[in-house]
Amino acid sequence: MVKPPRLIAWELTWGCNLACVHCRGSSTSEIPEGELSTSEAKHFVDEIVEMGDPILILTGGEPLVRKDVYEIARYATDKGLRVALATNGTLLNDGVVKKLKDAGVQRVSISIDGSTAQTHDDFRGVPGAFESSMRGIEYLKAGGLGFQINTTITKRNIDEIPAILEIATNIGAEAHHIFLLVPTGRGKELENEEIPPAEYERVLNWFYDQQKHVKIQLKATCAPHYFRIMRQRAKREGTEVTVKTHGYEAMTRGCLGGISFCFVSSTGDVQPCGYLPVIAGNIKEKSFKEIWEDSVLFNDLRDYDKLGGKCGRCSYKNVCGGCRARAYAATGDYMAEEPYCIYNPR
Ligand code: HEM
Ligand SMILES: C[C@H]1O[C@@H](n2cnc3c(N)ncnc32)[C@H](O)[C@@H]1O
Ligand code: MET
Ligand code: SF4
Repeated sequence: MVKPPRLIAWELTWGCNLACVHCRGSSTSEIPEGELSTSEAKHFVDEIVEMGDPILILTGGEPLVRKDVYEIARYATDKGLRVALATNGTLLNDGVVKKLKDAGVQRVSISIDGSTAQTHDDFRGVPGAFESSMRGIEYLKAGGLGFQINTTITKRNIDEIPAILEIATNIGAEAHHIFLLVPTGRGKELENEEIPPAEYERVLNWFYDQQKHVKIQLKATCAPHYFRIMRQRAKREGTEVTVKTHGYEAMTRGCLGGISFCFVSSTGDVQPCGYLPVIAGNIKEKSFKEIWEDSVLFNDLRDYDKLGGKCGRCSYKNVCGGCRARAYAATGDYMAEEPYCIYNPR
């Protein structure tokens, strides 16, 4: 029996008011044809609920440019799903926050990619974005809606990560989630802005140390090797990774794409994640359940014995698995080895 997804990121619309240099969706202000209608969106929620009760992340593009975002969030909340919203934060105001709260949205993520307006705005392609996002956060706080900060790490902002974490802590974020640049969408043009593998190792070790004393929740997404590093560090410290010592992170694994997580595009394509442009099926053509359970793509990803190169030989493959999107971007084969890992399995 295939377990249902625990987390679904749903691109409500591809359209966006910003033009970030790294955007995996290459989003612009245009709205493409064929995005799910309100009733198709509700039907999708029904399909999700028939299978399980995952966390549903409403993302984009910029989900707040879609007028029925509240109606969809309300519908999913009423059906028992925990709904989160991923936004760039620039379109938040009193009224929007109130409507999100009324729709039952439980947490909002705001992307902050620099500790200064200059770095953030350069990243996000629009002057004033930093100020607008920070103002957005104030509206969330005033409205009593919990939020987390999402940061994508590249060579441009690597030195600012400690400062962004400090901002996140000072402004009252519940969590700071880091994403490591995946060279896909517009991010492909930033290829030599990915931090090199040795730098990944350094940042993830730093992250491990921070976990021990920062008060907010930290999570490294799109950095599956963190789950290896965590075990190597624990071993050196004479402990093991257990829920007691390492909390939630002990129960999960590196890449969850196709295993307990998936991404659904604005036109209904189901993908392992938003960074891996390979399609398992489209919900307008097939049931979500059938796509999730039967697609060759998802079944490949669930079979760690199919991993190629050094990921296939690695004793950490059950807890890491490498970034399938980065492997695909580098080779065209989503089961190939993760290109940004310095570990050499024996
Ligand atoms: C404990 C709960 C959570 C877990 C385990 C989790 C885990 C994940 C995972 C595995 C991914 C996919 C990354 C990949 O494909 O490798 C992801 C993506 C993401 N998460 Fe979380 N997440 C959690 C909570 C949240 C919350 C509460 C928010 C927002 C309020 C959020 C925002 C996002 C966003 C925006 C993405 C990227 C989706 C996209 O646009 O492609 N996450 N998360
Ligand atoms: C959901 C989060 O994903 C980030 N994001 C957008 N494009 C990419 C990419 N190519 N690589 C990594 N993260 C990305 C956004 O900046 C947001 O914070
Ligand atoms: N636009 C939102 C953000 O910047 C969510 C999706 S990003 C691909 O966080
Ligand atoms: S990363 Fe998010 S805010 Fe930036 S262009 Fe893409 S969808 Fe818009």
